[in-house]
Amino acid sequence: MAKNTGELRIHESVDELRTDLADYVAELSEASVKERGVFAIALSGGSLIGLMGKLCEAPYNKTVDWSKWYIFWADERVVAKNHADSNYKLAKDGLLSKVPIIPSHVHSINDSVSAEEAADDYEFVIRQLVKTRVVSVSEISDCPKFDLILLGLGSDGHVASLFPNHSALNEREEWVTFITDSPKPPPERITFTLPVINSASNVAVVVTGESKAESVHLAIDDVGPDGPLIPVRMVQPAMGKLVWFLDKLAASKLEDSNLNK
Ligand SMILES: O=C(O)[C@H](O)[C@@H](O)[C@H](O)[C@H](O)COP(=O)(O)O
Repeated sequence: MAKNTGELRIHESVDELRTDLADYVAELSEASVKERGVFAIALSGGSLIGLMGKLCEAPYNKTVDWSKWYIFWADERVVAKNHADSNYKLAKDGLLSKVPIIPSHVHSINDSVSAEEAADDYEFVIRQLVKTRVVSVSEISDCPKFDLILLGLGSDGHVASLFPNHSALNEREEWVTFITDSPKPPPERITFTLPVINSASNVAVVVTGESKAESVHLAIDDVGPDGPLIPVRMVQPAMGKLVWFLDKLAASKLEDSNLNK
């Protein structure tokens, strides 16, 4: 099956990428609110939140209908919400506290239980929100269909908390699973599974820096049948659109055939 490499948006600078990302998210938000009255977006951690910063500025802070946003996490560390390692804290400090999101629309994990219980609890919450259609349902499975899932990319090719050669990559029934041995600290995390990521209406992978160039190459270029199947290469939205936001450094190892698409 031909690999869906998605749309590549390669930018000369990180600042140019940040503007394009803000435009993209704002446009998807407007379309989703117009179509179904809400915008269900799932965030990752890491540098992504800083790269979304322009959404807190004019014109986006005024033009986006923030009251219709419902916030989720594609992965989260199982730490207290006020812990420096919390993706909730990262997003709250960097975005959610700067725009008029409705607090009850922010769905973070239960941080006072085990990783396994947090994953089960988070899946239960999402199932409830699928029932009320805050989150849509995939046309080809019973998976939740988020309007947008934003992913970062590790230098090892991980997305969310789906790491290379980890059994979590093979989970096809659960929507949210947990790991207790993350190679990237902290060790305990919950994460969307691939079926949920691949059911989204839109998936964006946002990557900057030379350290990610090899992963970007292995994700997008034709690496042959024996090439390493890094987790991000398994992000293949079944019905949704995949978009890559790359700065020139992250795109620096892409083959010309993909650079000139
Ligand atoms: O919780 C996490 O650790 C993230 O969700 C993780 O998947 C992150 O997006 C990548 O590790 C890239 O992080 P950087 O962009 O900061 O390198």
